[in-house]
Parts: sequence; structure tokens; C-alpha cells
Amino acid sequence: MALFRNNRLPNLKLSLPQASTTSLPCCFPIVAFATASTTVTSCSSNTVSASDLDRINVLGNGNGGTVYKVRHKTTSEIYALKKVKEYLDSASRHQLLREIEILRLVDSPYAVKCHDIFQKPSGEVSILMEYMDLGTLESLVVTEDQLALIARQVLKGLNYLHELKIVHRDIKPANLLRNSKQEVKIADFGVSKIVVKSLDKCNSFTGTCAYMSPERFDSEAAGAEEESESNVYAGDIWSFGLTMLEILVGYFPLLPQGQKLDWCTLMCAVCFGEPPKAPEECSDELKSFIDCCLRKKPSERWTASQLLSHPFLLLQD
Ligand SMILES: Nc1ncnc2c1ncn2[C@@H]1O[C@H](COP(=O)(O)OP(=O)(O)OP(=O)(O)O)[C@@H](O)[C@H]1O
Repeated sequence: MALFRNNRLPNLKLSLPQASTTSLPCCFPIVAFATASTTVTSCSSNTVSASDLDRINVLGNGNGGTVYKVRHKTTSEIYALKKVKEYLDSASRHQLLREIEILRLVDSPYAVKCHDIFQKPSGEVSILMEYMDLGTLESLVVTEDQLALIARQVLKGLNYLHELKIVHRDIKPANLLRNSKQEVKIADFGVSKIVVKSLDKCNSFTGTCAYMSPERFDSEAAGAEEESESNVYAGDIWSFGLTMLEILVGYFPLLPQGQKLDWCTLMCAVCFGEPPKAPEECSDELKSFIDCCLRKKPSERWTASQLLSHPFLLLQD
């Protein structure tokens, strides 16, 4: 049984200056078959109309909008509906288009399924997703066995995304959702990117800074001046390693328990400190697993595919 603790740092998201402060009404070229009321584009074959859905309650608020639990009026099927903020600056509009492009591509049991995307004539966009009834991995504390079950599913999801040349760029407990079927899935492609050129850099300050890899803070200091395609995906592995360690120990592992997070302390810990390790009392396999994820040089970090064959995961088979 997983335990819950309340001793996490309350705010691991550092706000950075916005690229633009101009708010523009959004209108996206989402669908070719616009109707007068709400328009729909399908990520799957079964089409649901926005008017078929009843709102039950708010599941949460993110930077991009609000997520509601909704019920289909005739089938009683439950979904999560993310209503994207109506007014977005140009950078956010561009990113939303990217997210939609990725949601259309992604079809894996290890990523939260997007059923449909609705756009009203006003430009308001809503994303209809599979409902994950146990919410995020935030505040969850697990045993080694439970960690292996979770890690394997997240790695299968990451391996799938990386094979499609998609970098998630915001892996953290809040973006991993679970359900009562013991499934864990990757969510929120809000800052993800498709690597178009092999040397596409992904070291911009996008995503949640607390989980960013050393090379995304400072590629030179992390020995990653020579950008290679595999380095681009290694950023997700660092974030994954930190996330797994966090749900094992119950606090953000880069800082001493209870220490307040600020930009300077975080940057020093990531760039100049030793990578965090699994506690002494953990199995050797788990210590090695965490070490393989949290190597400072991206080229030395294991890939998702290599980690899937790590003894820590094989032990629990
Ligand atoms: N498919 C889903 N099923 C169940 N709950 C969900 C689902 N998607 C999101 N949620 C809930 O809604 C909250 C907000 O989700 P959202 O993706 O908008 O933001 P976030 O990931 O928390 O933040 P940000 O987008 O700013 O990184 C989540 O933290 C989660 O609790």
C-alpha cells in the first residue's frame, strides 16, 4: 500500500520571465470540418461532442488551464477535460499547437490517451482525455517493489516517445498519473517537442526547473558541449531519475529535506553538487538504477531502453 506524506516542498516550479506579455485571442487551425457551434477533431476513432459532456468537478489547475472531471451524458463514461486558457501569448499559442500535434501522434498504453480536441468558434480549446482516477504521483511514497512497477511503466512510455523522436521535457511527479488498475501513464505534453533535426537542442528553460538536467542549465559545465541526438533525450532520464527518487524518499531529493527552494540553491545543487543517490538502506540494484539515471554527463546516462533491462527492474519480474 502506498503511503502519503505532506513534507514535500510546496512549490518546485520557478517562474521565469514570459517570452511575451501580449495576450492574443487564440484561434488554431485544428479542424478542417468546422461547424457553427463546437468543432471537434479526433485523436481516436470514437468522436464525442462537447455538448455530450456534463462537468462533475475540477480535478486541478495547471499553467495552461483547468482540468475537469466530466461524464458522457449517454454512456456515463468518465473523462478528464482540460480547458485551455482562452487568451494566450504568441509563445503559448505556438506551444499549444505543438502539444496538439504530439497528442495526435501519441498512442501508447503508457501515455494518457487523448480522445478528442474541441475548439469553439471563439477559439477556446478543450482536450478530452482518459480519466486517471488516482491522480498524480505527487505526495506518493512507495516501497522498492512499487517503485519498480511504476518505473517500468514510465520507462516504457519514455522509450515509446523517444523512438517517435518526442522529448517530453517536463517529467515530474505532477505529470505522471495513475489509476486503480495499477497503471501509471505520462501526461501533459504542454512543453514537449518533436526532434526534427538530429542536432536539435532541448536545453531551453522549458518545463519545471526543479527537474531540469545539468546540461539544460549549463551544457558546458555538464560536459555536453557536443550536442548529440541521444543527449537531447537524456534530459528526460534525469527528470525521471529525480522523480523516482522523490517518490521513494518522500521529498525533493536535490535539497536537504525541508530546505526552501530558490533559483540559486537549485542551480548550484544541479550544476555543482554531486547527483543525489538512493538511501544507504536501499538494495544495490536500486542504488545502481538511480545512479544510471542521474549521471551529470548526459552521454553517460542510460537510455530508457537500456534502463528497461536494468537488474533493478528485472528483479521484480
Ligand atoms: N487525465 C487526467 N485524469 C485525472 N486527473 C488529471 C488528468 N489530467 C490532469 N489531471 C489533474 O489536473 C491537474 C492539472 O493538470 P494540468 O495538466 O493542467 O497541469 P499540471 O501538469 O499540474 O501543471 P502544468 O501544466 O502547469 O505543468 C493535475 O495535477 C491532475 O491532478
